[in-house]
Amino acid sequence: MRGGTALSGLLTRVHLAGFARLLVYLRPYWKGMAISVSSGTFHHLFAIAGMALAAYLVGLAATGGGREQIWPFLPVLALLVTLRVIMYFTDMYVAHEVAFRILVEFRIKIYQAVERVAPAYLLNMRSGQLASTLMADTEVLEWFFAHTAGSFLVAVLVSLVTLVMLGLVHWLLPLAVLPWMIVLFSVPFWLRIRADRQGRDTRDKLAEINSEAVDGVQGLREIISFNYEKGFLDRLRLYSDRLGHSLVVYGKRLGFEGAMLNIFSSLAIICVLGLSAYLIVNGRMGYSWLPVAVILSVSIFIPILEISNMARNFGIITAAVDRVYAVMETPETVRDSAAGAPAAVPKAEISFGEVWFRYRNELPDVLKNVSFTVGEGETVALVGHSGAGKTTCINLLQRFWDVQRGRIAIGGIDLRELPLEYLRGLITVVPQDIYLFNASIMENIRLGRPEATAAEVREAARAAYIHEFITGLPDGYDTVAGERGVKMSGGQKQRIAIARALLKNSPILIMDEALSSLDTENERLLQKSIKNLRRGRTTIIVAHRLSTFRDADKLVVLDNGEMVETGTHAELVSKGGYYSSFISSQAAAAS
Ligand SMILES: Nc1ncnc2c1ncn2[C@@H]1O[C@H](COP(=O)(O)OP(=O)(O)OP(=O)(O)O)[C@@H](O)[C@H]1O
Repeated sequence: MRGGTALSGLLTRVHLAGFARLLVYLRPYWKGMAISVSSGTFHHLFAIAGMALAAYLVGLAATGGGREQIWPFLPVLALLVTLRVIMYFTDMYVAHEVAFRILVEFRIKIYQAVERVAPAYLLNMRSGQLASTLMADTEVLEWFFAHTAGSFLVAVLVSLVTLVMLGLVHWLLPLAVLPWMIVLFSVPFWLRIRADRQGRDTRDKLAEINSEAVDGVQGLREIISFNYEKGFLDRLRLYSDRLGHSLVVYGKRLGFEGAMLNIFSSLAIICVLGLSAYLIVNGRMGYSWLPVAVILSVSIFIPILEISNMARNFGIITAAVDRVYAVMETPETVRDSAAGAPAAVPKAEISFGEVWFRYRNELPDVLKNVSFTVGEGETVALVGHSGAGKTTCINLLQRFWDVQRGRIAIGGIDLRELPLEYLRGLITVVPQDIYLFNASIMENIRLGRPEATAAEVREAARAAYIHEFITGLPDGYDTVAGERGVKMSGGQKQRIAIARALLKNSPILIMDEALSSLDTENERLLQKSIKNLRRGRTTIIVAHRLSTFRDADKLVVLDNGEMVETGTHAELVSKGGYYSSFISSQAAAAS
């Protein structure tokens, strides 16, 4: 029992801490919140006053009151209804406006958090889960900001004022209602531990099914070509069933809570009716006040039921808050602790010195004592079988992770001593999979340097041998690229990426060579554009093609995380060691 109490206490603290963190976001919007809470309170109070007045008039008519007694109240009734409508509109408008402004801030904060921890974090999280946090969980927070935070205060104020109004009818009546109010208010809190668990469970299951759906869309091509539709649908069905089960459990508890709330509020109204009857029989209350007492006692419970309904959803809200904060509070993979940019731009010379690296402590080393240098303006190709550690080298050069031992330096300066933004400004990456945004081709290339003029963008496109292709499109540079835009071949996309890189004009270039081969014309144009891009830059290429090996000034051959050989293609072939058998095996595999 004591354990249960301690657990419940702990959960309450966690709960409150979660909500307190959310309330901080309301602070800048306190004026909007104040307007929303007062209009919400008056909206309810005008409604209750209108109903009480109508009930009083019915009571008056039933006990023989004449027209001349009733008529004067009708304009008051009309005024109350009009005021109620105005207040309702103000409340809805302001509460939603505040909620959406906060949500925009939240989404931006989550994106910034993701950017801060990317890509290490993204590699460990399914994109559907992230989408779920970004969209669905943030949407749940809208519920909190627009319908919970202010409404809670409104409901408390309205029930208290209505209780006072009931007391004005007869001072004994509030006593018949108060105990039930307390019981009713506490129902969702008794069931809260279960609500929390179930809320978390439904959100997790929802995130799971979102991940599956995103997987299904992203991997649609593979699903179709491998005839995996049935298998995939079975998986989707399994996850849907799991979500369904979780929702049924959640629904059962909601139903149980709802039933309890209705029973208690009905009992309270019966008590008021009984007490009123007793007071009327004893001549201590006028008969015409009976309908007013009933209406007021019903009205007290409307906001309390609203609060209870909100509290029933606290489980889902807390789960969403937890997930949003989990993203926002994920620690950075690397610390940007450099004091400032170096006084002079470092020489574009890269050195790996006795580098040891593993992705996580519990995993094996993927780079073991790797040392090599890339001189200024030189091109070095990283060569090796899949999993040898080539991509890891370029990830470390961009400082997505930090090395565990040894050092990587640019111009003799350890990467950890350079501010991250400065470091990433020194380096341009041309990846294997080029992502084009749903924007014009002009904007897609301009990503390389946002302030570039249209003439500079065209110049870069010319040097990347993609200008003619672009001008041949119906809308030229204004043609929309990306998912919803014009379809481009792999080679064309790569040349767009090269134009981007040319525009960025950084001294160091990292290229992850595409594995797929292109048709002769595309390949020729690509090689020419790469030549333009490499000119004068220090380049590291994750290389897969013999032509690239031959062209490079130096090869760094990796095997299972170790550097086994280094030298030019010709030197290594004549040596007849690891590299020469590597290229023979590549050639054999290709033929
Ligand atoms: N994010 C990660 N977390 C854990 N291990 C990883 C991660 N990324 C890569 N590895 C592991 O590190 C090793 C080196 O991988 P890396 O991607 O650097 O090889 P690679 O030579 O670039 O291979 P490929 O040519 O197939 O891209 C592999 O064993 C791989 O499984």
